[in-house]
Amino acid sequence: MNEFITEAITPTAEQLAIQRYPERSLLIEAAAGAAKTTTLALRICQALALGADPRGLLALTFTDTACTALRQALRFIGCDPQALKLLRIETFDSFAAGVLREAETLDGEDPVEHFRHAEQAAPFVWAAIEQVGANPREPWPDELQLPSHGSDSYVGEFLRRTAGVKGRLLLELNPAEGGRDTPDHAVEDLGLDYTLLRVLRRYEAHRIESGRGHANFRMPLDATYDLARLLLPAEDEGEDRIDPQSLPLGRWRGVFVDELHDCNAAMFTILQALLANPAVHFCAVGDRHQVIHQMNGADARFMSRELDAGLGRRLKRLPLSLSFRYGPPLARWMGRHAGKTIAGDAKAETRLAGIACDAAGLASTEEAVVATLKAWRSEQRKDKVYEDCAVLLRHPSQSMLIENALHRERIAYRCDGFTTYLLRPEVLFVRCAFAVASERLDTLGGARTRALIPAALFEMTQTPVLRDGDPDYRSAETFLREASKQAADSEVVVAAIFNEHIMNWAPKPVQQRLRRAMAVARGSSSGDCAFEDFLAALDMPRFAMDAYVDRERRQEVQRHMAGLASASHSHAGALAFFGFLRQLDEEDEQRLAGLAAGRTRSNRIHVPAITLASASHVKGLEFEHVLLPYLKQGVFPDAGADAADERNLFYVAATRARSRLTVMVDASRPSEFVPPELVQRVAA
Ligand SMILES: Nc1ncnc2c1ncn2[C@@H]1O[C@H](COP(=O)(O)OP(=O)(O)OP(=O)(O)O)[C@@H](O)[C@H]1O
Repeated sequence: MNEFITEAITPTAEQLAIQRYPERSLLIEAAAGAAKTTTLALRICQALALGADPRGLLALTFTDTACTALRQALRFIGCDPQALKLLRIETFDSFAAGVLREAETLDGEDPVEHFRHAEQAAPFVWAAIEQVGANPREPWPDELQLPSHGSDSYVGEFLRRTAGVKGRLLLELNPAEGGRDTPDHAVEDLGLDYTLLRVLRRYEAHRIESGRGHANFRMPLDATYDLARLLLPAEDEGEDRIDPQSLPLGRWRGVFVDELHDCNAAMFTILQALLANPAVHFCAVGDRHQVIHQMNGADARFMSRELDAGLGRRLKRLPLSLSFRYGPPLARWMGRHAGKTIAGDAKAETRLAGIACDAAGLASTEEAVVATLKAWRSEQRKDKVYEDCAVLLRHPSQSMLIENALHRERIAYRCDGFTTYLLRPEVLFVRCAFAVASERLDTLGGARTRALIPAALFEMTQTPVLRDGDPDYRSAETFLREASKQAADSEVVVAAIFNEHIMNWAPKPVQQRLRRAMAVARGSSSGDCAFEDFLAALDMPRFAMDAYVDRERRQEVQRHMAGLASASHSHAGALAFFGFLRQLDEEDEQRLAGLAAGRTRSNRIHVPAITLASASHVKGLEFEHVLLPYLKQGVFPDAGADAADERNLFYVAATRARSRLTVMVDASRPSEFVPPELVQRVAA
């Protein structure tokens, strides 16, 4: 018999049993680090060794990072590179978008626009709110509590909450009697407030053309929802919509799912369709303690016996008992944390350290991060790469102070899962305005930074990219693409866009604020000491209100401004700080050129810089040393988030570590997730 043989690891008997299992339906549930992804990769390679056509194999995950981790695991165990190129490894959402694209193109529809930002959907949300408010036939007008236009945070909150409604297929699986929304049905059957339900109905009517089922636009996860709805029985027999039988779902001979714990009802509906033919091979892996997307409807019940019933298959469950990634002390801690038994690999010496921070006499969290990184570097051993180290954050917005501290110490880092605050549009905008006002274009940053400035300027100032009758460009997109290229080549172009487009065509109040701020910057003899006055004259909260719909995002703009001001204090002013950033850009560009596609042992990403990432983003990855800062009660666990999600997220974050886990705990309000005996108080 043909058998796939890997030389990268010595598979255990459990792994071999999974690799060789002769039947078609298999489910593996095991702890973090217990080789689920690696073993799924072994099973895929075994299918190839037995003669499966790679074009008939589909691997689905829920995040791009999980796709990367699976691809890396396949490469690591020695999957044939040609076959690897032909395998489809995708997130559910991008797979669903592809299936719909194919069907919609065949149906003669234009490609659907895919939105990425809440701001793009905002006009449709406000239009829906207006229509709900103005509807003379509304049966329960007294039950409506509509937000006033532009109300802080409404659109962001609406999109967040309705993503869960769609992921759960809440409306489709719980139709109201007689098909009419009532406040009782909303609250009691759906757990939604009536207003949200009514606005969602109108919003969806904007998004989906009535009767035809074709979308006008999609936000992230809408493709999954739209495909799932098509696969459900039609609500209205006469409905003119794509025939589900015509969808290209039957071409797959093998379906593999990593991180099944993130499955929601919409994804499950797609999975059911993919597995409708009992001849299709299926293998899924997951860990119910890693469910962190309950907001989107992720539900561990899809790992339970309901999976068998829903798929009409008897799934064989095989174990993976040993976590290879980390040693017994972390395994014991995480076992207690998650309420299960986890066996750590006795050969893995994972050391745990806890540092109390942010109180009188103690180091700040940022100082502790820097000191830990320096100590780790100084004890660097041949078999441990210093840079294989990650600082994992509960919220991306926590990065700013750490980034500033890393800059001060010249510790190179890369951000994963979010953009460094220094490249966020508001920071680029302020940097550009200040550089132009101070006539210091040399502080605008390196080519990669400059390439991002034109779009940031238009976004922050709400300036129309093209004006009526502008003959030179076909679309705003082509203009911005060209502007970005030219800005990368020359800082003079950046200044020209600022002076000619923004200063002349921004809305009048924006122009006035800009002129006032420019005068403040120019009025100061050194230019530099005016940075905070310059920010005050710009009135950045106003810019944030105009550019963003989400309250958190608006607050973030403010925090970033404070971060810039504070960083410039540790240099000789803002211009000195911006000049320093340019120098870093240049070093970074050299490093990236050298790095190109620098790769990898197992599923670790090797880059000559430490990783700063959001904890949720690194699910599926691993690092030699993991630092978890800001462990404060109310922050992590986040007081405003789902308690089970928070517990699972901490488990995910802590189990990324191989040889060292360092937690930084707030001394006055320590996180409940950290056992007090682990934490040391070290004087600053
Ligand atoms: N037989 C083996 N011997 C030694 N190491 C192994 C073996 N199998 C897998 N590993 C290693 O164990 C580590 C964890 O594996 P993997 O990432 O597949 O776990 P996982 O269960 O998918 O983790 P997570 O749930 O965190 O995503 C990886 O470094 C992998 O290379």
